[in-house]
Amino acid sequence: MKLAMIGFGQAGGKILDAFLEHDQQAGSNIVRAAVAVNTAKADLMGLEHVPEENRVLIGQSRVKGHGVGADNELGAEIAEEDIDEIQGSIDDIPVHEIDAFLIITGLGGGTGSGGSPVLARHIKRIYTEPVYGLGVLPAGDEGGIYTLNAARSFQTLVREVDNLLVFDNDAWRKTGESMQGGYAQINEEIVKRFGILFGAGEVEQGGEVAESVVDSSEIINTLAGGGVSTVGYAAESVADEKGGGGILSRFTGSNEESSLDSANTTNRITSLVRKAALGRLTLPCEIDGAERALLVTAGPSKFLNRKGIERGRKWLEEQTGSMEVRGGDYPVEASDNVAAVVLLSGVTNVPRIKELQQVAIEAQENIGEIESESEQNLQELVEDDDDELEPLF
Ligand SMILES: Nc1nc2c(ncn2[C@@H]2O[C@H](COP(=O)(O)OP(=O)(O)OP(=O)(O)O)[C@@H](O)[C@H]2O)c(=O)[nH]1
Repeated sequence: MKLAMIGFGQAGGKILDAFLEHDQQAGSNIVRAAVAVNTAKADLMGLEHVPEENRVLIGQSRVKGHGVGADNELGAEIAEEDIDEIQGSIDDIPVHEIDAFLIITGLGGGTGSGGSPVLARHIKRIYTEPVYGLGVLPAGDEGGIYTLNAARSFQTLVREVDNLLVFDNDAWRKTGESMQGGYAQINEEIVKRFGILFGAGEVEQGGEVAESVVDSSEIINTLAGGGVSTVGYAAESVADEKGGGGILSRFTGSNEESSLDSANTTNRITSLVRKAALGRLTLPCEIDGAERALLVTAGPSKFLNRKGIERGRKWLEEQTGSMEVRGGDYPVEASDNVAAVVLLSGVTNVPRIKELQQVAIEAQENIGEIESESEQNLQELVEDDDDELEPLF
């Protein structure tokens, strides 16, 4: 699937950068165009893979290139005011060559959190291609203001995009790691999952595997209908089996041997599908009730088989209660792994979002109380008790 990716804010830019690196390394060719938008000049300069001409600094007259300091209302205002500058960069995208837009952003900050819904609305008004969001939730320990920003941005962005794919930093953070090192690793996890998902729709159809290969329309149809999505992933190394047994048994092996191989392949896939769906999702949630799902099995084609996918698909139907579960292959001959990626779209039973909203409401009330008290407190501090002093003017 060919995407025009727009990284908004610092997290958005860094994840976009990681996508570009992955695309080059894996040769997956999913990023047809990459644009980074930010109010902070230093963040844009820190990017390594986004072409310089595709880095758009907005809000210069308001914040002088220094970012909006987690004020997402200001982030939204600046995006409105400078939408033409962002559009200038989108104008260079060969939109007829892309399948969809993907706006990537951290929901807890200011620039991307506020700006992304504005940009999504704008792009949807102009283009007919679907506009997806990839929104990152802040970790719980980042504090009230980040949680409040994320809760408000989440609410707005879901409404503006065709589907919001969510990644929850809280579920992925490791204790005792530096933020930067931690993010680099987290970003790799993000790119691995979404790279397989979107890369799956990019495989040329043809040859033996043609009918079982995932097509980009299957990804689009799974995401159609809107709402919130989450992704699961599980992989197993097949490096040891790659060179030897498999191929050998194909030429020399008896029927018994090859049917055993096929049974192994099927079992491996079904167990990977279970692990992917029941393990750590990008947004932890109950999978029961997901409206649509897509299963992608990736790896060297001799380790993929139709039976495995069919079984995995049926199991997903039972678990989600959805009749709209698609499935297919993503053959990657050079890989040493077999992986299953499960996209669950239209999930609604997400306790994490309810918790986030609760903390956000408390933070909002707390901020309101402090604001209303602060004027009085300042007055009490500045004025002398018996009003004996006079200000200069
Ligand atoms: N996964 C991931 N999350 C990040 C990364 N950097 C920041 N975040 C998250 O994104 C949230 C938003 O931060 P930024 O993207 O820095 O904010 P911004 O949009 O640049 O806005 P301002 O800095 O307020 O102008 C943070 O609360 C973190 O949760 C990253 O590299 N990866």
